[in-house]
Amino acid sequence: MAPILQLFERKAYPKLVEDAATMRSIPIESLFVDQPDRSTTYSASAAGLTLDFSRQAVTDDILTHLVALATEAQLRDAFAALRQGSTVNATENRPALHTLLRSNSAPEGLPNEYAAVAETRRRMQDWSEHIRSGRHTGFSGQPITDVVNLGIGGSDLGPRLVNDALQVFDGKIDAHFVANVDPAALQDALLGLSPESTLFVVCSKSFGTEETITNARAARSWLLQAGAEASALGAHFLAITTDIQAAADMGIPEDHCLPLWDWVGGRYSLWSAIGLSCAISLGWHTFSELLAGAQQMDEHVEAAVPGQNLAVLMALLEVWNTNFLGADSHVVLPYCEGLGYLPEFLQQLTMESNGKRVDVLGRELKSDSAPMLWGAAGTMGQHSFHQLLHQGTRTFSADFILPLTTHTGMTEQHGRLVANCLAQSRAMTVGRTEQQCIDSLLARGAGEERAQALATHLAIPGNRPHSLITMDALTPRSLGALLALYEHRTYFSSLLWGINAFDQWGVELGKDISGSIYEVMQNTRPSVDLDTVTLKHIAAWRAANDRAKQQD
Ligand SMILES: O=P(O)(O)OC[C@H]1O[C@](O)(CO)[C@@H](O)[C@@H]1O
Repeated sequence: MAPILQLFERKAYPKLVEDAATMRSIPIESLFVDQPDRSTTYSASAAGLTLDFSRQAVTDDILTHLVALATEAQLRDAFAALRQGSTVNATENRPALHTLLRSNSAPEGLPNEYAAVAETRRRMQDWSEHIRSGRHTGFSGQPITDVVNLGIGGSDLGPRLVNDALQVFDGKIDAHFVANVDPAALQDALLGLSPESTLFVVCSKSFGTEETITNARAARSWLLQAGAEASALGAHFLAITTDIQAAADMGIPEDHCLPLWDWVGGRYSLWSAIGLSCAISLGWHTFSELLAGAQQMDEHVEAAVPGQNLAVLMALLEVWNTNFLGADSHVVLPYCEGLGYLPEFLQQLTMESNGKRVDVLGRELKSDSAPMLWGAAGTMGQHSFHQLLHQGTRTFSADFILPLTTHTGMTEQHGRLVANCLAQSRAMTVGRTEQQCIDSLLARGAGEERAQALATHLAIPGNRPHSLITMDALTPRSLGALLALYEHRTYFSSLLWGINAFDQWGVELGKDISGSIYEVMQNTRPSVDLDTVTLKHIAAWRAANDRAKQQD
């Protein structure tokens, strides 16, 4: 294994600092003068995806230095080690074997893990086909028409995204997703559903997550209130977890529980039985195509040289933009309605993985780790936050994601969508000078004085580094490949920063404090260790609820 180094300790670092200083005075657009075919040369393809990074602020020299960074960090060896089950998650002393979940053969040394994955996949297929055939019935003998996925974070975002993106491929059973502990989330999802034909898939790696367990209990009550006998509730639940006993304690029969393993990180678990709601709603063929697309990307990432390796390139660009060019956020702009949940999915994947302040050795980081990630499906964002992207003072990088065809048959609308995506990419590159604004205003009849006064308001600097990721169509395969690509980008960036992408200790403190506060609210714990602000708001909560009760 390569030694753990932070970015500033890498040999190519000083050279890249110099490169960045030079690049600050060179507009991206000007790079096309000497390299008119950048869009071909600064581009790489695999598994049905093409990454065009010609509008990133990179030159051949910079790429050489970035690739040196990847070579020094031994990214390809590290990827092979990840796939073979090395302990890449040091603080939890675990491997991270999400690639095994979509593999069709056992990596050396992992026959038992592979056998468990293959057996679970078989059971997922059985459940998916059994429920879709109408043979699985609820407490009154009615076939299941709706599945409700109860889970949060990695037990929600991936399945939610995939279900939304691939509905068109065979959404025979409706899937609904409830993550928040806010009762409105469950109530909204259950509106219009019949308890007799609704199945809950409780997804929780730990089976101890407050939101999920609270919602699962509420789902049980909903079924009981609808007349189900307690003994018949098992037919309405499946559970996906590492803790089968905890699921059994909630009354979920053992043969309704599918396993998960501690070597799968929550945010990397879509490919496991956590994807069962999708496999039920979209059908097994669609789900297995998703796995196949991801596996194709795994093969590419393991085999391709750094300069042609999509995940390596994206990690290098992330580090280049964040640590050398000073981007403080990364914007994800899918021009595809079906990818509306992609920014949220990537928020967890990248910010929970790489939002770290110490390296693997526990040393404080000397440079930034993951940028903040945000975004929305185009064109909606154009009518809200793109103003900041074009004229704001913040520095960011972006990924545009564009399927080149639509499944809808509505080619005119889709053509307009494509034109908008390409327009935003072009505007973010070339911008608009003050002189162009003045000329255009004068041509439209404005007086000289008004044209001069408005020019600075209309001018757009452009020069915003971004990539375009295109695919022929959004299919189960291209989606699988896209999500696997971002997973590997995330891992490679973590290696370049010297951090652990697979733990998430920062989320624990809030969970502990919330447990204590809830006990104080329920008067089952003294409030002595709570602060005055918290106590004031607990008192306000109590008073507001007393008033609400009196009004009932
Ligand atoms: O699947 P579980 O154990 O309910 O956890 C849900 C989510 O909670 C987290 O642990 C963060 O709180 C995520 O990493 C995880 O995806």
